[in-house]
Amino acid sequence: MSISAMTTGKFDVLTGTTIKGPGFQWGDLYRKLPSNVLPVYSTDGAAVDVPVPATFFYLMLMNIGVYSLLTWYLDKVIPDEYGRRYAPYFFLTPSYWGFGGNESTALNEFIDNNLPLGDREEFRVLDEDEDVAEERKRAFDRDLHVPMRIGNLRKVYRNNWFGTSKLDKVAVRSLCLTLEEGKLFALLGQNGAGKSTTMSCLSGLTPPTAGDAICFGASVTKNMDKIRSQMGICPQHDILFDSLTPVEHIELFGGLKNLSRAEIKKVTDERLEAVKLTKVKDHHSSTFSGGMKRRLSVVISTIGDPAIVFLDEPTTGMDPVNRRHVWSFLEEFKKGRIVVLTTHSMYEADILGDQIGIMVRGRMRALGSGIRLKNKFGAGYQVALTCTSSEKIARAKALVAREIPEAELQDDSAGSLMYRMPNSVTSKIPAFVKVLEGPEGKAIIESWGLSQTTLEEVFLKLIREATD
Ligand SMILES: Nc1ncnc2c1ncn2[C@@H]1O[C@H](COP(=O)(O)OP(=O)(O)OP(=O)(O)O)[C@@H](O)[C@H]1O
Repeated sequence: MSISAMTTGKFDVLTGTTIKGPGFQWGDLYRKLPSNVLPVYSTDGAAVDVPVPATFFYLMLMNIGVYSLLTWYLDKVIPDEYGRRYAPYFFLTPSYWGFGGNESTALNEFIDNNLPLGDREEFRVLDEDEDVAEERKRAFDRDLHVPMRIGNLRKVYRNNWFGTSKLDKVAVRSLCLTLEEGKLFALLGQNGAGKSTTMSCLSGLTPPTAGDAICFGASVTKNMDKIRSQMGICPQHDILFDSLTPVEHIELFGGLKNLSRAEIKKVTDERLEAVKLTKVKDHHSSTFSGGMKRRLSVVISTIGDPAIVFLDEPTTGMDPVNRRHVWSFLEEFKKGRIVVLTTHSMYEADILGDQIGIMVRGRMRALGSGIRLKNKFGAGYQVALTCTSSEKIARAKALVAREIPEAELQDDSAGSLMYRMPNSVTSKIPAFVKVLEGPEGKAIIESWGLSQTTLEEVFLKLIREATD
């Protein structure tokens, strides 16, 4: 008979639910039951000495303790979809209990455990872009001082529990990255590129299959609890309560983060105003449009002034005016913090991102500032010239041929000339502009315009290359 059944059975009897009697009093806890109340006999017919009721209470308390411990342990070792999987011996490791080493020990452990993964077949990346490869080295550079590093992060969604299969989905391949304070990192990619999975692994929502990230000296796979207190998340889907107002949401999440009344009021006054939600601060969120809900989610992610904030497509569904308010807010908010943002808007990435990463099929394909990416992967500059006569057109052609022989004439129709210039001539452009705007240019050219390759063109080019 299990301990549980025995204790509940005896408890039933003793509390008088199965026998008629005066009922069970607290005073009876340590008193033996009179032998005429439910006598108990062994199989050979001898009367059994029933222990005092308190014994059964203690057994039940022990049951609660054992089952609670078992639930806690199994929850760590066999987590659900969004839980973090700990090693079976996790409770023996000092790091789990918040001991065991300072930042440099954690960094050494991170490098020693994750750098060797790069030698394994499934982590090897062929034809890696030089900037991405350089970043891979930086992620494991012991002398570099950065608040966050990601090392050989890999996430595979298994098709079944019993091992690998061809149907497994490798959502993130072998991601290495360093993130700096005061900078916003914009992650770009098509649907299914692995952006949200990366965010989920870094924010502890889902455990990586391999690899790790270290944030302010704490490992994402070993010490997430330490990081969580310094982290804010705006998930892709709003997690709001229909019957709460923005103020109540801030009070709720502020309370969970132990904010004082004054701090909660500050967030309410300043941040709701920054994203233009002050007028509706006392309206239920069920009455909000998609864009308003996103703005509230962005504010919620900043509660408690976290040192690192993950924003998964924060401006989806926002009109251009309100999007700009959020951009201004983030520009200000990123100071002294790490902000990681995913977006489908090239324009947003170009404007907000100090660093931009382009992910294709779980792999980081390109990395750098917007200007760097455009110069490196873009087709260059486009110059459009308008002239009023065929004689002027001929002189304009001669002028361009003299100043920038690399310029390639793409279109010559109806008085306008369209040139494409490679990025290699970037340094010559100021001189070229000077000529166009000087007496020589003015004599022949009616108007002119210069435009650089957009980030969108870069993005499309990288996607095309990866899928060819
Ligand atoms: N829970 C899951 N189980 C199985 N496969 C998943 C799971 N979550 C994501 N995937 C797969 O992993 C890949 C990466 O998905 P992820 O959501 O990270 O992409 P994303 O770049 O964020 O896309 P989007 O821009 O649409 O949000 C996709 O192919 C997706 O189908």
